[in-house]
Amino acid sequence: MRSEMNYYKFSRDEWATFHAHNFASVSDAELTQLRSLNDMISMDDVKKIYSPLRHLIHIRYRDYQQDEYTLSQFIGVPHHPHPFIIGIAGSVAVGKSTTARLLQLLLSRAYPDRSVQMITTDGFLYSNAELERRGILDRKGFPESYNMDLLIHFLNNVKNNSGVIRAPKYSHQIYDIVPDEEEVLDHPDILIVEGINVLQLPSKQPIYISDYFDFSIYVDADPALIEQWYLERFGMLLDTAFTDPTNYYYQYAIGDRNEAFQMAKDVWRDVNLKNLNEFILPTKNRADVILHKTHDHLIDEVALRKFN
Ligand SMILES: Nc1ncnc2c1ncn2[C@@H]1O[C@H](COP(=O)(O)OP(=O)(O)O)[C@@H](O)[C@H]1O
Ligand SMILES: CC(C)(COP(=O)(O)O)[C@@H](O)C(=O)NCCC(=O)O
Repeated sequence: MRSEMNYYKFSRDEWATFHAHNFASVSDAELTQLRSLNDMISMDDVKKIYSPLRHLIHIRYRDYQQDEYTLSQFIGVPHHPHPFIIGIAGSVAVGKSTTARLLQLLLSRAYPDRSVQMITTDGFLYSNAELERRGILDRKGFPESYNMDLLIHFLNNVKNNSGVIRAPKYSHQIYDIVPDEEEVLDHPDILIVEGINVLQLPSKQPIYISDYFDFSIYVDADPALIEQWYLERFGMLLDTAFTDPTNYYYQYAIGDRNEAFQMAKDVWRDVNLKNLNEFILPTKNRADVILHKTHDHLIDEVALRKFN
């Protein structure tokens, strides 16, 4: 273990030893289910990294519920639990949504009588039409491209158990907000929120979105690797767009493949890498846990925040 400023840093093998004696590690049945979620996910990562991570979240969730109970006793009101919210931050294409889906599944299995739901902040991007109206279509993903007021109100409603809660829906396939469709949350006990901006501190609002998070994770990797994953995902989006003229990638899918990849490389360099360096990486040291990935998405180091 290395101790650095406000983080303990553990190698993959050190972290893997933090499995619990009183908390089930990931079972074979779960592994089978996870394989069908994304057959690229390393099952060794699930056992060595995600099993201890689930245990840590279990400890934090238990403490959170206890703290809420203690506070309600102190102010003399009945205890109504509020959802436990987990934020997952990191670059475009680093694997946030894959991590979020993996955790959702693992936590659902750990708490069969609780509702574990997930949402991405992509839905809080302004629509392409609105980005164009504001003259910032080439700034998609940057702080000003999100409706942060709406995101804060949404999180506030979730935290305060405001019933069925709706949010706009984003689609990578149409590269825009989907008209007439919504994401619906229905009384989650645990909510996972993933997005590039979840640990950002917007300058105008009196409340930070991170104020609503009870546990946070930053997924980290060398930008050269993330570019490779971005391009691989771009290739997959092209492969599925051939037959669908409504797909944003259709025009690239039926055109010259080399030119399409050149365009994607330019977008990575001019938009997503810039956003990573200027606005996403500076939020890394706010996370409770930093998962560092290397080749093939394998997690080689885990950093754990020392102080809350
Ligand atoms: N653990 C993993 N193992 C294998 N491939 C992964 C893993 N995590 C992400 N990927 C792949 O990397 C790409 C980016 O992942 P994604 O979850 O879409 O990233 P993000 O939500 O951060 O944009 C996708 O093609 C995804 O399938
Ligand atoms: C919608 C996004 C901001 C969010 O990215 P995600 O974390 O879902 O990969 C991103 O995928 C994006 O569209 N960026 C703008 C530049 C581009 O890649 O086209």
